[in-house]
Amino acid sequence: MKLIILDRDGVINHDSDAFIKSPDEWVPIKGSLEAIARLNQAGYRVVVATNQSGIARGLFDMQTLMAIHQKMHEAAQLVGAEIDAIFFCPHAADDNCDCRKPKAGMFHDIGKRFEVSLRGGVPTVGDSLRDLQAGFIAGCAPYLVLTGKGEKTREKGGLPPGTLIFPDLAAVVEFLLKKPVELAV
Ligand SMILES: O=P(O)(O)OC[C@@H](O)[C@H]1O[C@@H](OP(=O)(O)O)[C@@H](O)[C@@H](O)[C@@H]1O
Ligand SMILES: [Mg+2]
Ligand SMILES: [Zn+2]
Repeated sequence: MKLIILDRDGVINHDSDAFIKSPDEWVPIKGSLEAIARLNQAGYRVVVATNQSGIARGLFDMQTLMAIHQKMHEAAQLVGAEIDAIFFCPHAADDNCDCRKPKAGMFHDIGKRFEVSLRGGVPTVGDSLRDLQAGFIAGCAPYLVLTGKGEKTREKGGLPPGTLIFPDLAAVVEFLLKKPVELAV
């Protein structure tokens, strides 16, 4: 089974320094949902791993986060895309949890849930360094997109070894689906 792990804000939808606090503030990045549909058609299970410290900060509650994700699922369905699962960390940095990226807790949980070893080069796509670090620790192949905070992340540098950089999720998917399939020897 093919699996890909996506960051949410700045990869699937536009991000905001003021957080995405309501369904109205959730706006898909052009082409991102269609890219997820292409992944589905190519046999990928698509899973989201997102930090949502806005919960701990009291900017929005769990019910609102669920409403945001309901909107994301419905918007995906409209273009024939399906997000198989959304893993989120509701904690603040000083909660010292195991799930907040750059820790790899969510990635390990995803690997267990989907019974996939991430060390087989499961791709992970993010716009922040912590997304790529978390995935890299778990064994994923890191892809940086320049949407969201991606440009700033590229400028700051320090990317995990082997990180590939693309303009957006659609470009990552184009690359992944064009890659020659390793022929069985
Ligand atoms: O990109 P993902 O992981 O899907 O979600 C990021 C969001 O939870 C928010 O994460 C915050 O970081 P802090 O949690 O304050 O460090 C800020 O970067 C916000 O701009 C951003 O909207
Ligand atoms: Mg992000
Ligand atoms: Zn957490």
